[in-house]
Amino acid sequence: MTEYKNSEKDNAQSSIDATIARILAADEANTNGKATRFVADQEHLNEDARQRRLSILGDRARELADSDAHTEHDGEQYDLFERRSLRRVEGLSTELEDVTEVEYRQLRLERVVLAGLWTEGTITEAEYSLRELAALAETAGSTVLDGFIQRRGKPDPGTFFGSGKAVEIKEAVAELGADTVIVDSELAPSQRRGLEDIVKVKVIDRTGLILDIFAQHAKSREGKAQVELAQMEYMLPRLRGWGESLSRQAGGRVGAAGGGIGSRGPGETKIELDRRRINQRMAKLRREIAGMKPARDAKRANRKRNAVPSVAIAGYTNAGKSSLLNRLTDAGVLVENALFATLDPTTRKAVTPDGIGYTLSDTVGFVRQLPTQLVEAFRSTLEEVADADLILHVVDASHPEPESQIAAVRKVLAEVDAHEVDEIIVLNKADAAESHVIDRIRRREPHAIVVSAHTGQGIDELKQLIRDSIPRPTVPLQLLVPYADGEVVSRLHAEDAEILSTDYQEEGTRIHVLVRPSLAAELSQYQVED
Ligand SMILES: Nc1nc2c(ncn2[C@@H]2O[C@H](COP(=O)(O)OP(=O)(O)OP(=O)(O)O)[C@@H](O)[C@H]2O)c(=O)[nH]1
Ligand SMILES: [Mg+2]
Repeated sequence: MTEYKNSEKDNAQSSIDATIARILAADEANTNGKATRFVADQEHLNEDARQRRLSILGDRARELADSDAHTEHDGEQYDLFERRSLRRVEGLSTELEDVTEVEYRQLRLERVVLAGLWTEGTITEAEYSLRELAALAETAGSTVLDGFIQRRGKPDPGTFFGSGKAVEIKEAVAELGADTVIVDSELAPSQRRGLEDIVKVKVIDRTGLILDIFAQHAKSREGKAQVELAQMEYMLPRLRGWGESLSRQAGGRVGAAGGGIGSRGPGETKIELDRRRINQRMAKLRREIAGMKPARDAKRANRKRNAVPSVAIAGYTNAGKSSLLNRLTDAGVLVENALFATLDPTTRKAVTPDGIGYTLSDTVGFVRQLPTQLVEAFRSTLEEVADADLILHVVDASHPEPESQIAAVRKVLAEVDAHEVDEIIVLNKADAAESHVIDRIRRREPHAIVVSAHTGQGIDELKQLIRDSIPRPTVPLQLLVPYADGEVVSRLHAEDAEILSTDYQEEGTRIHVLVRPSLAAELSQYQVED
Protein backbone atom coordinates (compact mmCIF):
# COMPACT_ATOMS: atom_id res chain seq x y z
CA MET A 1 0.00 0.00 0.00
CA THR A 2 2.73 2.47 0.94
CA GLU A 3 4.66 1.51 -2.15
CA TYR A 4 1.72 2.55 -4.19
CA LYS A 5 1.43 5.92 -2.43
CA ASN A 6 5.03 6.71 -3.29
CA SER A 7 4.55 5.94 -6.92
CA GLU A 8 1.39 8.04 -6.90
CA LYS A 9 3.43 11.03 -5.85
CA ASP A 10 5.88 10.49 -8.67
CA ASN A 11 3.29 10.19 -11.30
CA ALA A 12 0.11 11.72 -10.00
CA GLN A 13 -1.14 12.77 -13.40
CA SER A 14 -0.96 9.53 -15.24
CA SER A 15 -4.05 7.70 -16.22
CA ILE A 16 -2.55 4.42 -15.09
CA ASP A 17 -2.25 5.65 -11.57
CA ALA A 18 -5.80 6.87 -11.65
CA THR A 19 -6.76 3.38 -12.68
CA ILE A 20 -4.66 1.83 -9.98
CA ALA A 21 -6.30 4.13 -7.46
CA ARG A 22 -9.68 2.90 -8.61
CA ILE A 23 -8.54 -0.68 -8.41
CA LEU A 24 -7.20 -0.21 -4.92
CA ALA A 25 -10.28 1.62 -3.77
CA ALA A 26 -12.44 -1.14 -5.15
CA ASP A 27 -10.12 -3.69 -3.66
CA GLU A 28 -10.43 -2.14 -0.24
CA ALA A 29 -14.18 -1.96 -0.55
CA ASN A 30 -14.43 -5.57 -1.63
CA THR A 31 -13.23 -8.37 0.52
CA ASN A 32 -10.06 -10.07 -0.58
CA GLY A 33 -10.67 -12.37 -3.51
CA LYS A 34 -13.59 -10.46 -4.89
CA ALA A 35 -13.34 -9.49 -8.52
CA THR A 36 -11.95 -6.10 -9.46
CA ARG A 37 -12.58 -4.66 -12.84
CA PHE A 38 -9.56 -3.12 -14.46
CA VAL A 39 -11.61 -0.25 -15.86
CA ALA A 40 -14.50 1.64 -14.38
CA ASP A 41 -17.92 0.10 -14.62
CA GLN A 42 -19.91 1.13 -17.62
CA GLU A 43 -22.58 3.07 -15.72
CA HIS A 44 -19.97 5.18 -13.95
CA LEU A 45 -18.24 6.19 -17.10
CA ASN A 46 -18.29 9.89 -17.72
CA GLU A 47 -16.67 11.14 -20.90
CA ASP A 48 -13.31 11.51 -19.17
CA ALA A 49 -13.39 8.01 -17.85
CA ARG A 50 -14.51 6.68 -21.20
CA GLN A 51 -11.45 8.23 -22.78
CA ARG A 52 -9.29 6.77 -20.08
CA ARG A 53 -10.77 3.36 -20.62
CA LEU A 54 -9.72 3.56 -24.22
CA SER A 55 -6.25 4.63 -23.32
CA ILE A 56 -5.27 2.40 -20.41
CA LEU A 57 -3.97 -0.39 -22.53
CA GLY A 58 -4.15 1.51 -25.75
CA ASP A 59 -1.21 3.70 -24.80
CA ARG A 60 1.15 0.81 -25.02
CA ALA A 61 -0.56 -0.44 -28.12
CA ARG A 62 -0.27 2.93 -29.83
CA GLU A 63 3.33 3.25 -28.80
CA LEU A 64 3.94 -0.03 -30.51
CA ALA A 65 2.11 0.93 -33.65
CA ASP A 66 3.41 4.42 -34.23
CA SER A 67 6.92 5.00 -33.08
CA ASP A 68 9.24 3.14 -35.31
CA ALA A 69 11.95 5.73 -35.28
CA HIS A 70 15.07 4.62 -37.06
CA THR A 71 18.46 6.25 -37.16
CA GLU A 72 20.79 6.25 -40.13
CA HIS A 73 22.71 3.48 -38.35
CA ASP A 74 19.80 1.14 -38.83
CA GLY A 75 20.43 1.07 -42.58
CA GLU A 76 17.75 0.33 -45.12
CA GLN A 77 15.67 -1.96 -42.91
CA TYR A 78 14.68 -4.25 -45.76
CA ASP A 79 13.52 -6.87 -43.25
CA LEU A 80 11.03 -4.45 -41.82
CA PHE A 81 9.47 -3.77 -45.22
CA GLU A 82 9.34 -7.47 -45.79
CA ARG A 83 7.71 -8.10 -42.46
CA ARG A 84 5.15 -5.38 -43.04
CA SER A 85 4.24 -6.79 -46.41
CA LEU A 86 3.97 -10.22 -44.86
CA ARG A 87 1.39 -9.51 -42.24
CA ARG A 88 -0.32 -12.55 -40.89
CA VAL A 89 -2.78 -14.47 -42.96
CA GLU A 90 -5.51 -15.80 -40.77
CA GLY A 91 -5.03 -19.24 -39.44
CA LEU A 92 -2.00 -20.08 -41.50
CA SER A 93 0.99 -19.20 -39.45
CA THR A 94 0.47 -21.57 -36.58
CA GLU A 95 -1.12 -24.42 -38.41
CA LEU A 96 0.65 -27.69 -37.97
CA GLU A 97 0.47 -29.47 -41.25
CA ASP A 98 1.55 -32.90 -40.22
CA VAL A 99 -0.81 -33.32 -37.37
CA THR A 100 -4.47 -33.96 -37.85
CA GLU A 101 -7.26 -33.63 -35.37
CA VAL A 102 -5.05 -32.50 -32.59
CA GLU A 103 -6.40 -30.15 -30.07
CA TYR A 104 -3.92 -27.56 -31.14
CA ARG A 105 -5.62 -24.23 -31.56
CA GLN A 106 -4.93 -21.92 -34.40
CA LEU A 107 -4.53 -18.78 -32.45
CA ARG A 108 -6.00 -16.31 -34.90
CA LEU A 109 -6.16 -13.59 -32.30
CA GLU A 110 -8.16 -10.60 -33.38
CA ARG A 111 -10.20 -8.82 -30.77
CA VAL A 112 -8.92 -9.78 -27.40
CA VAL A 113 -9.63 -9.20 -23.73
CA LEU A 114 -6.71 -9.62 -21.31
CA ALA A 115 -6.91 -10.98 -17.80
CA GLY A 116 -4.30 -11.49 -15.11
CA LEU A 117 -4.10 -12.55 -11.51
CA TRP A 118 -2.39 -10.36 -8.97
CA THR A 119 -1.12 -12.91 -6.48
CA GLU A 120 2.09 -11.31 -5.25
CA GLY A 121 4.12 -8.14 -5.45
CA THR A 122 2.65 -4.69 -5.85
CA ILE A 123 -0.29 -3.74 -8.02
CA THR A 124 2.15 -1.71 -10.12
CA GLU A 125 4.03 -4.88 -11.00
CA ALA A 126 0.79 -6.64 -11.86
CA GLU A 127 0.00 -3.64 -14.07
CA TYR A 128 3.34 -3.79 -15.89
CA SER A 129 2.82 -7.44 -16.53
CA LEU A 130 -0.61 -6.83 -18.04
CA ARG A 131 0.70 -3.96 -20.15
CA GLU A 132 3.46 -6.20 -21.38
CA LEU A 133 0.85 -8.81 -22.23
CA ALA A 134 -0.98 -6.12 -24.21
CA ALA A 135 2.22 -5.38 -26.11
CA LEU A 136 2.72 -9.08 -26.79
CA ALA A 137 -0.87 -9.38 -28.05
CA GLU A 138 -0.36 -6.35 -30.32
CA THR A 139 2.81 -7.88 -31.64
CA ALA A 140 0.88 -11.05 -32.45
CA GLY A 141 -1.45 -8.88 -34.52
CA SER A 142 -4.49 -8.52 -32.31
CA THR A 143 -6.51 -5.57 -31.05
CA VAL A 144 -6.67 -5.27 -27.30
CA LEU A 145 -10.11 -4.20 -26.11
CA ASP A 146 -9.94 -4.40 -22.36
CA GLY A 147 -7.97 -5.80 -19.44
CA PHE A 148 -8.74 -7.18 -16.01
CA ILE A 149 -6.70 -7.86 -12.93
CA GLN A 150 -8.01 -9.97 -10.11
CA ARG A 151 -6.57 -9.85 -6.60
CA ARG A 152 -6.46 -13.42 -5.40
CA GLY A 153 -4.18 -15.46 -3.17
CA LYS A 154 -3.82 -18.28 -5.65
CA PRO A 155 -5.46 -19.41 -8.87
CA ASP A 156 -8.71 -21.30 -8.81
CA PRO A 157 -7.82 -24.90 -9.73
CA GLY A 158 -10.83 -25.26 -12.01
CA THR A 159 -11.24 -21.93 -13.76
CA PHE A 160 -8.08 -20.01 -12.84
CA PHE A 161 -10.04 -16.86 -11.93
CA GLY A 162 -12.72 -16.91 -9.29
CA SER A 163 -16.14 -17.71 -10.71
CA GLY A 164 -17.45 -14.17 -10.13
CA LYS A 165 -14.51 -12.76 -12.03
CA ALA A 166 -14.89 -15.26 -14.83
CA VAL A 167 -18.50 -14.20 -15.31
CA GLU A 168 -17.42 -10.58 -15.36
CA ILE A 169 -14.89 -11.37 -18.09
CA LYS A 170 -17.60 -13.19 -20.00
CA GLU A 171 -19.81 -10.10 -19.82
CA ALA A 172 -17.01 -7.89 -21.10
CA VAL A 173 -16.32 -10.33 -23.92
CA ALA A 174 -19.96 -10.25 -24.98
CA GLU A 175 -20.26 -6.49 -24.61
CA LEU A 176 -17.09 -5.74 -26.60
CA GLY A 177 -17.48 -8.46 -29.19
CA ALA A 178 -14.16 -10.06 -28.32
CA ASP A 179 -13.23 -13.41 -29.78
CA THR A 180 -10.38 -14.37 -27.46
CA VAL A 181 -9.37 -14.07 -23.83
CA ILE A 182 -5.63 -14.00 -23.15
CA VAL A 183 -4.56 -14.97 -19.64
CA ASP A 184 -1.32 -13.54 -18.26
CA SER A 185 0.06 -16.87 -16.92
CA GLU A 186 0.47 -20.43 -18.00
CA LEU A 187 -2.83 -22.27 -17.58
CA ALA A 188 -3.27 -25.91 -16.79
CA PRO A 189 -5.19 -27.57 -19.63
CA SER A 190 -8.17 -28.16 -17.35
CA GLN A 191 -8.19 -24.55 -16.21
CA ARG A 192 -8.27 -23.36 -19.77
CA ARG A 193 -11.21 -25.59 -20.56
CA GLY A 194 -12.99 -24.56 -17.38
CA LEU A 195 -12.55 -20.91 -18.23
CA GLU A 196 -13.58 -21.39 -21.84
CA ASP A 197 -16.79 -23.02 -20.71
CA ILE A 198 -17.66 -19.84 -18.85
CA VAL A 199 -16.45 -17.08 -21.18
CA LYS A 200 -17.61 -18.95 -24.31
CA VAL A 201 -14.69 -17.84 -26.46
CA LYS A 202 -11.22 -19.17 -27.05
CA VAL A 203 -8.79 -18.83 -24.15
CA ILE A 204 -5.05 -18.50 -24.78
CA ASP A 205 -2.33 -18.31 -22.15
CA ARG A 206 0.88 -16.28 -22.11
CA THR A 207 2.97 -19.21 -23.24
CA GLY A 208 0.74 -19.92 -26.22
CA LEU A 209 0.87 -16.26 -27.20
CA ILE A 210 4.66 -16.05 -27.04
CA LEU A 211 4.96 -19.25 -29.05
CA ASP A 212 2.65 -17.76 -31.66
CA ILE A 213 4.82 -14.64 -31.99
CA PHE A 214 7.91 -16.76 -32.36
CA ALA A 215 6.17 -18.84 -35.02
CA GLN A 216 5.30 -15.66 -36.93
CA HIS A 217 8.80 -14.22 -36.69
CA ALA A 218 11.09 -17.20 -37.19
CA LYS A 219 12.80 -16.90 -40.54
CA SER A 220 15.79 -19.19 -40.77
CA ARG A 221 15.31 -22.93 -41.19
CA GLU A 222 16.81 -23.53 -37.79
CA GLY A 223 14.64 -20.91 -36.13
CA LYS A 224 11.50 -22.35 -37.66
CA ALA A 225 12.37 -25.87 -36.57
CA GLN A 226 13.17 -24.67 -33.06
CA VAL A 227 9.85 -22.87 -32.73
CA GLU A 228 7.86 -25.77 -34.12
CA LEU A 229 9.52 -28.11 -31.65
CA ALA A 230 8.65 -25.76 -28.81
CA GLN A 231 5.04 -25.58 -29.98
CA MET A 232 4.76 -29.34 -30.09
CA GLU A 233 6.24 -29.66 -26.63
CA TYR A 234 3.70 -27.16 -25.39
CA MET A 235 0.91 -28.97 -27.12
CA LEU A 236 1.67 -32.50 -26.04
CA PRO A 237 0.61 -32.36 -22.38
CA ARG A 238 -2.43 -30.39 -23.39
CA LEU A 239 -3.29 -33.11 -25.79
CA ARG A 240 -2.93 -35.62 -23.01
CA GLY A 241 -5.19 -33.59 -20.80
CA TRP A 242 -7.81 -33.59 -23.47
CA GLY A 243 -7.55 -37.28 -24.22
CA GLU A 244 -7.07 -38.59 -20.72
CA SER A 245 -10.51 -40.11 -20.34
CA LEU A 246 -10.37 -41.69 -23.78
CA SER A 247 -6.96 -43.20 -23.17
CA ARG A 248 -7.98 -44.54 -19.82
CA GLN A 249 -10.94 -46.34 -21.37
CA ALA A 250 -8.74 -47.98 -23.94
CA GLY A 251 -6.07 -48.74 -21.36
CA GLY A 252 -8.64 -50.27 -19.05
CA ARG A 253 -9.88 -52.56 -21.76
CA VAL A 254 -6.38 -53.54 -22.73
CA GLY A 255 -5.58 -54.20 -19.10
CA ALA A 256 -8.65 -56.41 -18.61
CA ALA A 257 -7.83 -58.47 -21.69
CA GLY A 258 -4.33 -59.11 -20.47
CA GLY A 259 -2.89 -56.46 -22.75
CA GLY A 260 0.36 -56.93 -24.50
CA ILE A 261 1.50 -56.88 -28.05
CA GLY A 262 -1.16 -56.83 -30.70
CA SER A 263 -3.98 -55.84 -28.41
CA ARG A 264 -3.35 -52.17 -28.95
CA GLY A 265 -4.32 -51.81 -32.60
CA PRO A 266 -8.08 -51.81 -32.58
CA GLY A 267 -8.38 -50.16 -29.18
CA GLU A 268 -6.07 -47.38 -30.14
CA THR A 269 -7.76 -44.07 -29.88
CA LYS A 270 -7.37 -41.11 -32.14
CA ILE A 271 -5.66 -39.23 -29.41
CA GLU A 272 -2.93 -41.79 -29.09
CA LEU A 273 -2.43 -41.75 -32.81
CA ASP A 274 -2.09 -37.99 -32.73
CA ARG A 275 0.27 -38.19 -29.82
CA ARG A 276 2.40 -40.70 -31.64
CA ARG A 277 2.51 -38.55 -34.75
CA ILE A 278 3.50 -35.55 -32.73
CA ASN A 279 6.24 -37.54 -31.05
CA GLN A 280 7.50 -38.69 -34.43
CA ARG A 281 7.45 -35.17 -35.75
CA MET A 282 9.29 -33.94 -32.66
CA ALA A 283 11.96 -36.61 -33.04
CA LYS A 284 12.40 -35.53 -36.65
CA LEU A 285 12.70 -31.89 -35.65
CA ARG A 286 15.23 -32.73 -32.96
CA ARG A 287 17.29 -34.60 -35.54
CA GLU A 288 17.05 -31.69 -37.95
CA ILE A 289 18.10 -29.18 -35.32
CA ALA A 290 20.96 -31.41 -34.21
CA GLY A 291 21.95 -31.71 -37.87
CA MET A 292 22.20 -27.95 -38.18
CA LYS A 293 24.44 -27.75 -35.17
CA PRO A 294 27.65 -28.88 -36.91
CA ALA A 295 27.53 -25.92 -39.30
CA ARG A 296 27.04 -23.58 -36.40
CA ASP A 297 29.75 -25.30 -34.40
CA ALA A 298 32.12 -25.14 -37.34
CA LYS A 299 31.58 -21.42 -37.62
CA ARG A 300 32.12 -21.04 -33.93
CA ALA A 301 35.21 -23.24 -33.97
CA ASN A 302 36.57 -21.16 -36.80
CA ARG A 303 36.12 -18.04 -34.75
CA LYS A 304 37.76 -19.73 -31.80
CA ARG A 305 40.68 -20.92 -33.85
CA ASN A 306 41.27 -17.44 -35.10
CA ALA A 307 40.72 -16.50 -31.51
CA VAL A 308 38.52 -13.63 -32.48
CA PRO A 309 36.93 -12.37 -29.28
CA SER A 310 33.16 -12.62 -29.31
CA VAL A 311 30.74 -10.20 -27.73
CA ALA A 312 27.08 -11.17 -27.36
CA ILE A 313 24.29 -8.64 -27.06
CA ALA A 314 21.58 -10.03 -24.82
CA GLY A 315 18.65 -8.50 -23.02
CA TYR A 316 14.95 -8.14 -22.57
CA THR A 317 12.86 -7.93 -25.69
CA ASN A 318 12.54 -4.43 -27.17
CA ALA A 319 15.45 -3.14 -25.07
CA GLY A 320 17.22 -1.95 -28.20
CA LYS A 321 19.66 -4.81 -28.84
CA SER A 322 19.43 -4.63 -32.61
CA SER A 323 19.63 -0.84 -32.56
CA LEU A 324 22.81 -1.11 -30.52
CA LEU A 325 24.30 -3.62 -32.94
CA ASN A 326 23.48 -1.23 -35.78
CA ARG A 327 24.94 1.70 -33.89
CA LEU A 328 28.16 -0.17 -33.19
CA THR A 329 28.59 -1.72 -36.63
CA ASP A 330 26.12 -0.11 -39.08
CA ALA A 331 24.74 -3.59 -39.65
CA GLY A 332 21.24 -2.65 -40.84
CA VAL A 333 19.59 -5.29 -38.66
CA LEU A 334 15.82 -5.20 -38.28
CA VAL A 335 14.73 -2.74 -35.63
CA GLU A 336 11.08 -2.75 -34.77
CA ASN A 337 9.08 -1.43 -31.91
CA ALA A 338 7.62 -4.85 -31.39
CA LEU A 339 8.44 -7.69 -29.10
CA PHE A 340 10.68 -10.42 -30.43
CA ALA A 341 11.57 -8.60 -33.62
CA THR A 342 14.80 -10.57 -33.74
CA LEU A 343 14.72 -14.35 -33.69
CA ASP A 344 17.63 -15.24 -35.90
CA PRO A 345 20.92 -14.30 -34.39
CA THR A 346 23.03 -11.98 -36.49
CA THR A 347 26.78 -11.84 -36.08
CA ARG A 348 28.81 -8.91 -37.37
CA LYS A 349 32.46 -8.05 -37.37
CA ALA A 350 33.43 -5.06 -35.36
CA VAL A 351 36.68 -3.38 -34.37
CA THR A 352 37.73 -1.58 -31.24
CA PRO A 353 38.81 2.05 -31.56
CA ASP A 354 42.42 0.80 -31.60
CA GLY A 355 41.82 -1.74 -34.31
CA ILE A 356 41.27 -5.05 -32.52
CA GLY A 357 38.71 -7.17 -34.34
CA TYR A 358 35.87 -8.92 -32.54
CA THR A 359 32.50 -10.37 -33.40
CA LEU A 360 29.29 -8.86 -32.15
CA SER A 361 26.13 -11.02 -32.08
CA ASP A 362 22.55 -9.92 -31.72
CA THR A 363 20.32 -12.46 -29.97
CA VAL A 364 16.71 -13.29 -29.40
CA GLY A 365 15.17 -11.15 -26.67
CA PHE A 366 14.04 -12.52 -23.35
CA VAL A 367 10.77 -11.96 -21.54
CA ARG A 368 9.33 -12.74 -18.15
CA GLN A 369 8.01 -16.30 -18.09
CA LEU A 370 9.79 -17.12 -21.32
CA PRO A 371 8.30 -20.52 -22.07
CA THR A 372 10.69 -23.23 -20.94
CA GLN A 373 9.97 -25.04 -24.19
CA LEU A 374 11.49 -22.07 -26.01
CA VAL A 375 14.57 -21.93 -23.83
CA GLU A 376 15.04 -25.61 -24.60
CA ALA A 377 14.41 -25.23 -28.31
CA PHE A 378 16.68 -22.20 -28.59
CA ARG A 379 19.34 -23.74 -26.42
CA SER A 380 21.85 -24.10 -29.24
CA THR A 381 21.36 -20.45 -30.16
CA LEU A 382 21.56 -19.32 -26.57
CA GLU A 383 24.64 -21.40 -25.93
CA GLU A 384 26.51 -19.04 -28.20
CA VAL A 385 25.90 -16.43 -25.57
CA ALA A 386 27.43 -18.73 -22.98
CA ASP A 387 30.46 -19.08 -25.24
CA ALA A 388 31.01 -15.36 -25.61
CA ASP A 389 33.91 -13.53 -24.03
CA LEU A 390 31.66 -10.69 -23.00
CA ILE A 391 27.91 -10.08 -22.72
CA LEU A 392 26.45 -6.66 -23.36
CA HIS A 393 23.27 -6.89 -21.31
CA VAL A 394 21.07 -4.23 -22.86
CA VAL A 395 18.44 -2.71 -20.59
CA ASP A 396 15.60 -0.39 -21.57
CA ALA A 397 16.23 2.41 -19.10
CA SER A 398 13.10 4.25 -20.23
CA HIS A 399 11.07 1.55 -18.48
CA PRO A 400 10.03 2.69 -15.00
CA GLU A 401 11.23 -0.54 -13.39
CA PRO A 402 13.88 -2.29 -15.44
CA GLU A 403 15.07 -4.32 -12.43
CA SER A 404 12.59 -7.11 -12.97
CA GLN A 405 13.62 -7.30 -16.62
CA ILE A 406 17.28 -7.54 -15.61
CA ALA A 407 16.35 -10.36 -13.23
CA ALA A 408 14.34 -12.18 -15.90
CA VAL A 409 17.26 -12.00 -18.35
CA ARG A 410 19.75 -13.26 -15.78
CA LYS A 411 17.46 -16.16 -14.99
CA VAL A 412 17.53 -17.31 -18.62
CA LEU A 413 21.28 -16.70 -18.86
CA ALA A 414 21.77 -18.94 -15.85
CA GLU A 415 19.65 -21.65 -17.49
CA VAL A 416 22.06 -21.78 -20.42
CA ASP A 417 25.15 -21.50 -18.20
CA ALA A 418 25.96 -18.03 -19.44
CA HIS A 419 25.94 -16.41 -16.01
CA GLU A 420 29.67 -16.65 -15.57
CA VAL A 421 30.54 -14.68 -18.67
CA ASP A 422 31.66 -11.09 -18.00
CA GLU A 423 28.70 -8.78 -18.29
CA ILE A 424 28.34 -5.08 -18.94
CA ILE A 425 24.93 -3.61 -18.16
CA VAL A 426 24.15 -1.22 -21.02
CA LEU A 427 21.44 1.18 -19.93
CA ASN A 428 20.00 2.09 -23.31
CA LYS A 429 17.38 4.68 -24.34
CA ALA A 430 19.03 7.25 -22.07
CA ASP A 431 17.37 9.92 -24.23
CA ALA A 432 13.98 8.74 -23.01
CA ALA A 433 14.87 7.60 -19.50
CA GLU A 434 14.19 9.18 -16.13
CA SER A 435 17.40 10.07 -14.36
CA HIS A 436 16.26 8.59 -11.04
CA VAL A 437 15.81 5.20 -12.70
CA ILE A 438 19.30 5.38 -14.19
CA ASP A 439 20.80 6.47 -10.86
CA ARG A 440 19.03 3.68 -9.03
CA ILE A 441 20.34 0.99 -11.35
CA ARG A 442 23.86 2.40 -11.45
CA ARG A 443 23.98 2.16 -7.69
CA ARG A 444 23.07 -1.50 -7.89
CA GLU A 445 25.10 -2.40 -10.93
CA PRO A 446 28.62 -1.05 -10.73
CA HIS A 447 29.47 -2.48 -14.15
CA ALA A 448 26.97 -0.31 -16.00
CA ILE A 449 27.17 2.25 -18.76
CA VAL A 450 24.53 4.69 -19.97
CA VAL A 451 23.98 4.97 -23.71
CA SER A 452 21.43 5.86 -26.34
CA ALA A 453 21.48 3.90 -29.56
CA HIS A 454 19.36 6.70 -31.02
CA THR A 455 21.38 9.79 -30.16
CA GLY A 456 24.76 8.08 -29.91
CA GLN A 457 25.25 9.21 -26.33
CA GLY A 458 27.75 6.98 -24.50
CA ILE A 459 28.56 4.91 -27.57
CA ASP A 460 32.21 5.96 -27.68
CA GLU A 461 32.60 5.11 -23.99
CA LEU A 462 30.94 1.76 -24.64
CA LYS A 463 33.41 1.05 -27.43
CA GLN A 464 36.26 1.85 -25.04
CA LEU A 465 34.74 -0.41 -22.41
CA ILE A 466 34.48 -3.26 -24.92
CA ARG A 467 38.09 -2.61 -25.87
CA ASP A 468 39.13 -2.93 -22.23
CA SER A 469 37.00 -5.99 -21.57
CA ILE A 470 37.74 -8.37 -24.43
CA PRO A 471 40.79 -10.61 -24.39
CA ARG A 472 43.60 -8.81 -26.14
CA PRO A 473 46.52 -10.15 -28.11
CA THR A 474 49.36 -10.87 -25.71
CA VAL A 475 52.32 -12.36 -27.58
CA PRO A 476 54.92 -9.71 -28.45
CA LEU A 477 56.79 -10.26 -31.73
CA GLN A 478 59.51 -8.44 -33.63
CA LEU A 479 58.93 -9.11 -37.30
CA LEU A 480 60.79 -8.24 -40.45
CA VAL A 481 58.49 -8.67 -43.41
CA PRO A 482 60.01 -8.42 -46.90
CA TYR A 483 58.26 -5.90 -49.11
CA ALA A 484 57.30 -8.77 -51.44
CA ASP A 485 55.09 -10.19 -48.63
CA GLY A 486 53.09 -7.01 -48.21
CA GLU A 487 49.87 -8.97 -47.62
CA VAL A 488 51.23 -10.10 -44.25
CA VAL A 489 51.47 -6.50 -43.15
CA SER A 490 47.99 -5.67 -44.31
CA ARG A 491 46.72 -8.78 -42.55
CA LEU A 492 48.25 -7.59 -39.31
CA HIS A 493 46.52 -4.30 -39.81
CA ALA A 494 43.18 -5.89 -40.65
CA GLU A 495 43.21 -8.63 -38.06
CA ASP A 496 43.63 -9.11 -34.48
CA ALA A 497 46.98 -7.63 -33.87
CA GLU A 498 48.07 -4.63 -31.95
CA ILE A 499 50.81 -2.89 -33.86
CA LEU A 500 53.15 -1.14 -31.49
CA SER A 501 55.58 0.29 -34.04
CA THR A 502 56.39 0.13 -37.73
CA ASP A 503 59.70 0.95 -39.31
CA TYR A 504 60.37 0.78 -43.06
CA GLN A 505 63.87 -0.60 -43.47
CA GLU A 506 65.88 -1.59 -46.48
CA GLU A 507 65.02 -5.31 -46.34
CA GLY A 508 61.39 -4.85 -45.52
CA THR A 509 58.95 -3.61 -42.92
CA ARG A 510 60.04 -4.03 -39.35
CA ILE A 511 57.06 -4.37 -37.05
CA HIS A 512 56.77 -4.65 -33.30
CA VAL A 513 53.43 -6.23 -32.70
CA LEU A 514 51.21 -8.03 -30.16
CA VAL A 515 49.34 -11.02 -31.58
CA ARG A 516 47.29 -13.98 -30.38
CA PRO A 517 49.13 -17.27 -29.84
CA SER A 518 47.54 -18.88 -32.93
CA LEU A 519 48.84 -16.14 -35.19
CA ALA A 520 52.28 -16.09 -33.53
CA ALA A 521 52.95 -19.63 -34.80
CA GLU A 522 52.06 -18.65 -38.36
CA LEU A 523 54.41 -15.67 -38.28
CA SER A 524 57.48 -17.45 -36.96
CA GLN A 525 59.32 -17.25 -40.30
CA TYR A 526 59.37 -13.45 -40.13
CA GLN A 527 60.54 -13.27 -36.56
CA VAL A 528 63.81 -11.45 -35.83
CA GLU A 529 65.82 -10.59 -32.73
CA ASP A 530 65.17 -7.33 -30.93
N1 LIG B 1 14.19 6.46 -27.46
C1 LIG B 1 14.99 5.45 -27.82
N2 LIG B 1 14.45 4.40 -28.46
C2 LIG B 1 15.27 3.38 -28.81
C3 LIG B 1 16.67 3.41 -28.53
N3 LIG B 1 17.20 2.25 -28.98
C4 LIG B 1 16.19 1.53 -29.53
N4 LIG B 1 15.02 2.22 -29.44
C5 LIG B 1 13.71 1.80 -29.96
O1 LIG B 1 13.29 0.65 -29.25
C6 LIG B 1 12.57 -0.24 -30.12
C7 LIG B 1 13.18 -1.62 -30.08
O2 LIG B 1 14.46 -1.61 -30.67
P1 LIG B 1 15.17 -2.92 -31.21
O3 LIG B 1 16.58 -2.55 -31.49
O4 LIG B 1 14.36 -3.58 -32.27
O5 LIG B 1 15.09 -3.83 -29.88
P2 LIG B 1 15.52 -5.34 -29.66
O6 LIG B 1 16.07 -5.41 -28.28
O7 LIG B 1 16.42 -5.79 -30.77
O8 LIG B 1 14.11 -6.06 -29.70
P3 LIG B 1 13.74 -7.59 -30.05
O9 LIG B 1 14.57 -8.04 -31.20
O10 LIG B 1 12.29 -7.44 -30.37
O11 LIG B 1 13.96 -8.36 -28.79
C8 LIG B 1 12.62 0.42 -31.51
O12 LIG B 1 11.41 1.13 -31.70
C9 LIG B 1 13.79 1.35 -31.42
O13 LIG B 1 13.66 2.46 -32.31
C10 LIG B 1 17.20 4.56 -27.85
O14 LIG B 1 18.40 4.69 -27.56
N5 LIG B 1 16.31 5.54 -27.53
MG1 LIG C 1 16.14 -7.19 -32.14
